[in-house]
Amino acid sequence: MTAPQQAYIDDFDPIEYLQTYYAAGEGMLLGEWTDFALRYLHETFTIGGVKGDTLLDFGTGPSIYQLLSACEVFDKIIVSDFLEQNRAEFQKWLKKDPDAFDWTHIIKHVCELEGNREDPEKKAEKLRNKVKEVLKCDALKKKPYDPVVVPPVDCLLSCLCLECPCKDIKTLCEVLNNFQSLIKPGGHLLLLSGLNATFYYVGKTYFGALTTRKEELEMTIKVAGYNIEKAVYVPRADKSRMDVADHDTFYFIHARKPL
Ligand SMILES: C[S@@+](CC[C@H](N)C(=O)[O-])C[C@H]1O[C@@H](n2cnc3c(N)ncnc32)[C@H](O)[C@@H]1O
Repeated sequence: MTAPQQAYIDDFDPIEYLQTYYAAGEGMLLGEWTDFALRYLHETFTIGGVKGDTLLDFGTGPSIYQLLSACEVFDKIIVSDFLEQNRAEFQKWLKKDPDAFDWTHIIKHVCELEGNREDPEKKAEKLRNKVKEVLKCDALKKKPYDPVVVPPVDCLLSCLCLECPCKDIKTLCEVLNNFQSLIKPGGHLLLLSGLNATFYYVGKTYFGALTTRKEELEMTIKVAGYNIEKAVYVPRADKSRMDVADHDTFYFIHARKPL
């Protein structure tokens, strides 16, 4: 176990994470990031035509926002994270624990994107019913779910995750290459995160981040064996909280494993 990974185990507090980044009215990822991620995920799973039997979310953390559109078009969702405390926090939401984080503001946002066909409570129930497994994963293992065997999925999604465990671009390439065995031929890889980051804070705890740059990132995805279908980059406009997390651009990449 590398020191940064041990720091995750010891110091990553899911409640502080949710409070800092997603709390209604104050979370620093509300607005620019959530607008961006929710919009492109909504489009991907509607007009983009991405759908199927199973979606695997890699590095879910304690978060649910990234799954709200997916639950409309996949029969089964598998969520996964490196940390026990994150999986436990996700389970709290799944089991409607009264102490679970309140995602209502985000759920409402996705309902609006979907034309308010459904009320937020029904939407949350739909997602809960689609989440069939909450697994441990480790990006730095050749088989990230070992000893659990996950049959290849139609779509692997990962948000704000891979810059955390990967110390350099070579490691990111290996991780993406290892993901090939988790995806069906022709299946989808959706990566959403920030460019040019070096760190982010959870409460007072500092976590380093791999600095990804546009050209290098796209090259890495290609070298790892995928075809890029779509890549969107949006500069971060609000720079007021660069001391909390210093990414300067948001990215969405839709790639496919060749047939
Ligand atoms: C910034 S959080 C993102 C969480 C969530 N996807 C989101 O968008 O809010 C980074 C996540 O990476 C996870 N992580 C750290 N090291 C990892 C590893 N070796 N394998 C898989 N996930 C890891 C952390 O546990 C944490 O949940």
